[in-house]
Formats: sequence, structure tokens, C-alpha cells
Amino acid sequence: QTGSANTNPSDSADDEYITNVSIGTPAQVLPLDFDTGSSDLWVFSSETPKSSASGHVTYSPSKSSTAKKLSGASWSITYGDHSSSSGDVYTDKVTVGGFSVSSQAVESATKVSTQFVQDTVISGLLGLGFDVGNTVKPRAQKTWFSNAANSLAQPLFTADLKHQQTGSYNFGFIDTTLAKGPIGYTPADGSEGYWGFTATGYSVGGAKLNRNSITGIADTGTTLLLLDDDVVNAYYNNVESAQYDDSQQGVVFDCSEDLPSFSFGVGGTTITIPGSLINLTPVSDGSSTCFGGLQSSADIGINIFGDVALKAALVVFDLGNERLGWAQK
Ligand SMILES: CSC[C@H](NC(=O)[C@H](Cc1ccccc1)OC(=O)N1CCC(N)CC1)C(=O)N[C@@H](CC1CCCCC1)[C@@H](O)COc1ccncc1
Repeated sequence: QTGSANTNPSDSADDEYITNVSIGTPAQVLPLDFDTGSSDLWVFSSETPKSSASGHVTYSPSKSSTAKKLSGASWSITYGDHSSSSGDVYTDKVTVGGFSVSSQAVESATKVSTQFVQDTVISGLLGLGFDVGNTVKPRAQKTWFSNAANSLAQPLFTADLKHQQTGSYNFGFIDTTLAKGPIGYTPADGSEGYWGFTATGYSVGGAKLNRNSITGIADTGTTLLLLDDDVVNAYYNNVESAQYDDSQQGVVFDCSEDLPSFSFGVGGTTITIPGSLINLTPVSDGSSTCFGGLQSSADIGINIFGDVALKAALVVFDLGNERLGWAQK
């Protein structure tokens, strides 16, 4: 068995990727942000304060004949951007891309932080990280993919995110036609709940890869490519108008600049992010100053290959073999 779901960028800056998920009987369809950087499936619900839920699609367990309260269970999560949410837990049928898990922990939000209130394009997150990262207490719950893995043709999923186009999350199979190059595999470290891996080196503008390894995580829920300051500086030294903008909290440059590509080695292959994907978006509508898709990871303390990097590749999240596969697109 397999599943295949389309995913779409939330706005002109590809800030988030939205995938529709069916929950309950009859199906309640919610737009969720699939996040390999976390391990909770949580939703805006009938239990979310009305003022916070305004503008969001919500899940009502009372309207689902297959919903069951997981008594005594609660959850609470804080993300890298300091956004947060918390609440109680139901189990219900959850279908993604035609594949159903009959009893999935659906975490209902009784509290959401301001960022989520304002982010009306999503009604919650579907975590695709390792189960060890789940926040439900007293007993941690499994992710949708973890519950599905044993019934899928293969215990893996792929992410094919695109710039301003529809992409896909495929479950249980690899559609190699989505890639131009071979898939390079490297071990994945799930001990922290993330999909951790090590890139063997990097280069700017098509130069030969150096041997400076980069350890980080493959994270569909993070917009940017966040790396060490020395790598970020090595890149922007090639961008004449680049400067750090305090108000933007990042490096900005003239939108008219022709940005160099950024490449990294992984699993014996090289992934090259074209400069166009790093020229992310004007700092505000109509501005000729653009915000960089590559920024420093210093504040976070972990390197994150977010959507800017993932858009250049077909990425295989292979739970069965505890490995990550990257193929140039
Ligand atoms: C490097 S962790 C920062 C990262 N959140 C982002 O990437 C947000 C995503 C967003 C949110 C709302 C609107 C638009 C974009 O976007 C930005 O932060 N930016 C994009 C826009 C840009 N102008 C400024 C920078 C993050 O917490 N991800 C988590 C999932 C995320 C939570 C917020 C809702 C969307 C999903 C997750 O995978 C990683 O959790 C952790 C990482 C490291 N330790 C702890 C947690």
C-alpha cells in the first residue's frame, strides 16, 4: 500500500507548505504543515478558544463517530521560532494521500500562541519526525507515518517541495522520475527526534566541494537554510550588496543581484541549490531589497536544511534503513 498527497507553498515566499489531511468520520479536511522537524500531529479544534480559532478550519471530535478521547493525556510544544501550542488528545481515523491510519493520536489545541492565531493558512501540524520527539504525556504517541510504516509497501516517505508550484509527499514508494540525478544515501540520526545527517562538504558558485562537513537536520517545517556563520559568510562574500540588516534579523541584498549557487555533498552525490532559490523574497512588498534564503544558525544552535535546500532535491526519509536519500531535481 502507498499514499500520495499534493503539497502547496503557503505564499509567494514559500514560507510554509500546506497539505490537506482528512480526520474523522465523516471526513473533516484540515490544511496542515507537514514537519519533519517535530513529532506531534496537532490541530485547531472545537476546543480552541473562539477568538484564537477565528479564520482557521477546525476539527470537532464530537462530530466524528470514530473519535475517542484519550483520557488523562495532554501535550505541550514549543518550536524553534518560539511559537507554541498545547491541549488534550483524541484518537481518530486520519487519512493522508489516500492512506488511512485507523487510530491516530490527534492532539487538540486548547491554547495556541499568537503566531499560530495569525497564520490562518494552516490548522495545525503533522509531525514526521521520530516518535521520541512526541510531547504527549503520560504516554508518548506515535506519528502518523510511524503508525503507517508497517502497512506501507516500504517504510519510507519522500518530500518533493517546489518553488511556487505544487509538490508532493509520497508514502511507501520512491518516484524516481521526480529526480534528475541519482539518490545519495547517508545515515540518519533520529535520537533527538529530528532527521539528522552529515553533509561531507560544500561549495559556492559551482566550485569544487571542500571537505568541511556540516551536521544538521532535514526539516520540511523550517523555511530557510540555516548554517554556521563561517559558511554563511563564505557565501555572501560573493554577493556584492549583501549586508546584515538588524531589523530583518538577517542578511539582505539588492534583489537585482545575480546570486551564486550553493552546493553540498551528501551520500556520494552533490546537491546544488541554484542562486534563484536563495534570492527568497523582498523584505516587504515592492522593496528592491531581498531577504536571503541562507541565514545563520547561531541563534538556534543546530544547522537546518529547511525548505530552501529541500526545494533543490527529492529527499527520501527512509525509516526502515534509518537513512536519508538526496537526489538533485
Ligand atoms: C529553525 S527553527 C524555526 C522554524 N520556523 C520557521 O522556519 C518559520 C516557519 C513559518 C511559520 C509561520 C509563518 C511562516 C513561516 O519561518 C521562519 O522562522 N522564518 C520564515 C520567514 C522569514 N522572514 C523569517 C524566518 C521552526 O520552528 N520550525 C518548526 C516547525 C514550524 C513551527 C512554526 C509553524 C510552522 C512549522 C520545526 O520544524 C523545527 O522546530 C524546532 C527546531 C529547532 N529547535 C526546536 C524546534
